[in-house]
Amino acid sequence: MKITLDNITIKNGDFILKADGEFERGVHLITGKIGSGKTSLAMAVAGFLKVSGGRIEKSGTGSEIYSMQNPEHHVTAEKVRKEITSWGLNPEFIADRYGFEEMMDKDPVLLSRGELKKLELACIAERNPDLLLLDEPFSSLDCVEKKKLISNLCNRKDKITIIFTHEQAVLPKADYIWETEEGHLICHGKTPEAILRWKNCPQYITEALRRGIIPDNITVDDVMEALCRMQG
Ligand SMILES: Nc1ncnc2c1ncn2[C@@H]1O[C@H](COP(=O)(O)OP(=O)(O)OP(=O)(O)O)[C@@H](O)[C@H]1O
Repeated sequence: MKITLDNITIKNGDFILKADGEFERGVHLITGKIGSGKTSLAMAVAGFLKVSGGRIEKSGTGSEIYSMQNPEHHVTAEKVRKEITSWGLNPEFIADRYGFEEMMDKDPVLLSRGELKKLELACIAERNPDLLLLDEPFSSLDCVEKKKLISNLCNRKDKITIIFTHEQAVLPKADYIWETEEGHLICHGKTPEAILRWKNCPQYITEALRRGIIPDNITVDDVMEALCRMQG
């Protein structure tokens, strides 16, 4: 299973992003400043934005889901129950498993953004596609829900997950780190070595590296563990 970006050029208005590289099985974190092209790239990989140069090849991915930044863009039904059905899932099962019993007869667009994101992510977790593109999945979630999402992603090691985000506080364990910068997608490679090349990393990583601590991965817990190892 593999996604290949073969020297692609993406144009979104006046904005241009060039990308070249391969996404293998595992969790890929694509970080970058606001407006650096994360959503444009996600849309291109999902096939929602035509590339104006190069090509995108997908091999071995039988199923894929593109989770858009704004959860309301996914809504297709007037009741939560029907919305879950539209994902090809059993509403009662999802309600029971994820605690949506109280909202089953509500209009999805009247849910809070966080509730709606939680609903969408629950449906995605159940569908468990071969290729999962998550554009800013952490936005509108509280810390508890962010951690649940991260824990779900750990079970996708045999699939491809690409997370496009500027989240700097609660991050998942990543197998690969990428960055969008100055119109280019840059691959920093596999963790932990990639951490040393990661420019737009969170403050806690910068601080750890400054103290000579190299974590095994990118979460706060990884940094704490590396600190304990160093002190012990
Ligand atoms: N529909 C559009 N028409 C014209 N320009 C666009 C369009 N969508 C995006 N852009 C431009 O493309 C650039 C990249 O935007 P994009 O949304 O891909 O960045 P991003 O890194 O995802 O930003 P954010 O972190 O805010 O979501 C921006 O300069 C933006 O103004």
